[in-house]
Amino acid sequence: MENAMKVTGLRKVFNQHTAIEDVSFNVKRGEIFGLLGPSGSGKTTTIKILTGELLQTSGDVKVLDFDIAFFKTPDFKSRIGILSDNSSLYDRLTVYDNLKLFCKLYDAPLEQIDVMLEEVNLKDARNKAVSKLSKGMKQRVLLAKALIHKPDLVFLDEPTSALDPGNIAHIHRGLQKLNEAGTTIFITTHDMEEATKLCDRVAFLDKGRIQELGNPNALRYKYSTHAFHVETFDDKRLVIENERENADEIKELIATGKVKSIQSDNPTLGQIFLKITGKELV
Ligand SMILES: Nc1ncnc2c1ncn2[C@@H]1O[C@H](COP(=O)(O)OP(=O)(O)OP(=O)(O)O)[C@@H](O)[C@H]1O
Repeated sequence: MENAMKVTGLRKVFNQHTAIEDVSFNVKRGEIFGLLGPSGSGKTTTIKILTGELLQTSGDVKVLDFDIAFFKTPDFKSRIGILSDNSSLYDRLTVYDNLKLFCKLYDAPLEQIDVMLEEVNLKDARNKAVSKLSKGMKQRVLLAKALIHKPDLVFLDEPTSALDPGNIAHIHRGLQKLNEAGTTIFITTHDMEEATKLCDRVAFLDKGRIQELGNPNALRYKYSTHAFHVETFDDKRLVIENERENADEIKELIATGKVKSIQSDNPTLGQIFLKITGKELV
């Protein structure tokens, strides 16, 4: 599959402080790629370099076949969408008028506005001034703004951090639909469930370096001890190693009707992150 993004040996130093070091990865076209890491690990710095907001100290970046020298051009800007902590709205204008301005900037048809408001569950707030919206509602307008010109690639920096569970589920469905229609998505999140559910691949970032990279379920298998956790009706919890000689023990438990539940030991992405870095991803 063709690459939407190719990052090689990326490094960014602020004064004396190295924010990211030797970061390399590819994002394939049509993929949902997650960059996961705790606060200060370098996620936003990476996104800012990939979207032309910040210049790297060294390393190579190619996004949608554009070299970094072209990241400020209208052609590049019209092909990408960005939701970041720098994204902003005009407080005194309505939701509709904010999105209208953005449509005009990118020559997107105005019909897209109502389509996007439906996608982010904000139809009823169409004519409200942005100043009257909650934080979560503003976040959803920003998401609509990032997607309204149908970019080939979107960068979403913590898109669901301010949202309630109902709206998170709605936005997840929207992102999956968008991705099925061919949009490549690069997302940063602290939410491991979100990453497991949405991402085709994730990279774990800690102290500015990628510590692990892979498909979420493949990583869960890689870090599994492959043991079975068995819970019995008399409330015993057994851990049985997945060895050939233990098969009879499991068979016996099932045959005698003692098993309440049986689960294979696949750690969550959060547990894997903790194991690799010694840090909780919260
Ligand atoms: N403009 C800047 N000047 C100096 N240091 C910076 C600057 N921007 C980021 N840093 C430092 O670089 C490191 C990485 O920051 P970055 O914002 O990329 O982390 P992050 O993973 O996005 O964190 P968060 O999840 O809190 O947004 C941090 O140590 C931060 O203090």
